[in-house]
Amino acid sequence: LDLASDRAALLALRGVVKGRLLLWNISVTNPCLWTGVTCKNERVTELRLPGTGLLGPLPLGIGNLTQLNTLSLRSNALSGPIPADFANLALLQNLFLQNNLFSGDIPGFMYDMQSLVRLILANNNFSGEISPRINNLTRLGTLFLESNSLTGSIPNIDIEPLTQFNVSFNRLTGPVPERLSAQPASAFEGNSLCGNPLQACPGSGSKSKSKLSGGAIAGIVIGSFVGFALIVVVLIVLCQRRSGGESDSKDLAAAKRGEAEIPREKSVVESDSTSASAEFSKGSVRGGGSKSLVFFGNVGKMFDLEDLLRASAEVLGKGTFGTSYKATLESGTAVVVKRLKEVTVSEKEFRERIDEIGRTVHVNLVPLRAYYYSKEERLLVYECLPLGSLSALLHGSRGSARTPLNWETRSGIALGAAHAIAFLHSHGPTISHGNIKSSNILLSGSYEARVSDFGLARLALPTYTPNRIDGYRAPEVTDVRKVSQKADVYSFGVLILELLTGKPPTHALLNEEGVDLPRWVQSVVREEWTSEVFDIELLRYQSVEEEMVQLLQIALECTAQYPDMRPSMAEVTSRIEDLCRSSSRREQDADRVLFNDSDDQGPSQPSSAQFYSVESGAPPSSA
Ligand SMILES: Nc1ncnc2c1ncn2[C@@H]1O[C@H](COP(=O)(O)OP(=O)(O)OP(=O)(O)O)[C@@H](O)[C@H]1O
Repeated sequence: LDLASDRAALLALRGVVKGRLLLWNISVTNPCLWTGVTCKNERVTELRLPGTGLLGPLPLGIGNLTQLNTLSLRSNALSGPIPADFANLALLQNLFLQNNLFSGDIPGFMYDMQSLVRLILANNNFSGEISPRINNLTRLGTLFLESNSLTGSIPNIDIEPLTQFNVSFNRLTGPVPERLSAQPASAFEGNSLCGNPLQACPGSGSKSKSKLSGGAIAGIVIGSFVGFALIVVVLIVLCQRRSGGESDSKDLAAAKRGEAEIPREKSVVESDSTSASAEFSKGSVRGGGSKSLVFFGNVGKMFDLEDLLRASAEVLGKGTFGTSYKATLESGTAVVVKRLKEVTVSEKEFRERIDEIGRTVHVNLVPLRAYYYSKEERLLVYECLPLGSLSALLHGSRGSARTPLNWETRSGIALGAAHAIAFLHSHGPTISHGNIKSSNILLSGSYEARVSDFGLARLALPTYTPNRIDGYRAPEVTDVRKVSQKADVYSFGVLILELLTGKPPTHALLNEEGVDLPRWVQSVVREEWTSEVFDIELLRYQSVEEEMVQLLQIALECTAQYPDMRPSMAEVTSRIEDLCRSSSRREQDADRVLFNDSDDQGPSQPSSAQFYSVESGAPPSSA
């Protein structure tokens, strides 16, 4: 094994988990020059990739980095088990995997990684028990396992150097081992543990186990009865809710059918499908006769109209210009079909404009793959983005849980969207997007922003949906078909405020007085309570607070009342680029300061003040 095999291992990792590793300049042969990689004696010794948007399970290969002493992959979206070849990392002293989605047991081989000094697996989905073999790790100084789903009891840990320990918020049971009783209670809370520093275990302490008195027995009987009655009431309420829910979904299905029936009236072929979207296609597209899908780009014709008609489909949502459907072709490829409701231009003009949209290609724009035009039906076929829209991720949609997005991801999304809009604006002073909002910022598998719906404002008639647009619309805009570049800048500013505050900018949702998001943020900032505006999930990234405030400042300038006061998208993009660069440098530095371990003898303790200020955002207790 040598530097070439280390390079191959890093490339294998990059190929799978992507994220910001895609920014590595791999034309540079020496991997030691890639961001986050440190070498010594021509081998990789440190790999620090905190908060770099890494996604999915880790591939095999990291195990080939046999000289590694520090591996930091914290604050990403990595999932699945710890790969088996980590067993080869015999020199690994620091392993930081916290704030990810890792699952499975703490693998058995980990208890043989005897160089380990700091092991941090906190905030993942690890399950299973902590093996008593943990005592093999005789140099361990830090063991943070909090916020996982670990079960069983805490083994009788007796590791001399161990001073930093936390297993809170797991499913551990039984007594706290003697040796750990000097740890604070907070290190054990959120489990069913007992004994010092927690409450005494039942059965221990003074022998007060006398027979239960008659009163106590009566109390237990009454208590059990009341508890049972409560459960029955809760079940009844839940059942009622459920039947209410069913009627909601029936309403939804009916709404979809209503939507899909419009072309049916005009259709030549009657649909036999129960799927709403299948009706749209069979109903009217065939009525269009010989016309077929027109494809863009050099990807060639990946499917034809018949494939699209055969596809299984679901309604994604009703937008300003029509309804969007996700169609899964028989080949397994998914595309999004947007059915335009009312087109305001002639066929010739429509085709010309769509051609223009199809030719507008940028890594941060959703690619338009194809379109279909007939008198009855206009369909746009887009690439399907796996993670859906930013709006759904930030605010949760249709009951799906809200996804926490870290600072790196949010600032990366802001930068990607800015690039796309600046790119559009660079085509001429009259070219704008016209509909910048979080439901039009879609996300690739590695959380990169892709702006959708470009060009539609000039093609189709919007159906007025005040709540969804108003919050983003610049005050000077009176006709939604004529939105200037400076009005795009305003909408982009609102989008950034939404990313930073986690609040949706629609009047109705924000508050009852009709104060919009920019004005609310301005008023809080004026009162010098700037940090109050940030989304609670961002408060843990205190090392980059300066960059957060800078981004907030840019957003406030973008949302200036007068268009002339707003910066151009080109300027906005370069400022966001600068702050992303400095925040990523800062994260790397923080990682280095906190976890640098230059001596091989044992842990050099970071002060608790340092540790908490960056890792959890919680204030240092007394340090
Ligand atoms: N290419 C795509 N990939 C994945 N999801 C998409 C795609 N395009 C749209 N969607 C999803 O479908 C939903 C409906 O999209 P649509 O563009 O029709 O409406 P909208 O974005 O809410 O409003 P508007 O029409 O004003 O843009 C969006 O919320 C988005 O999550």
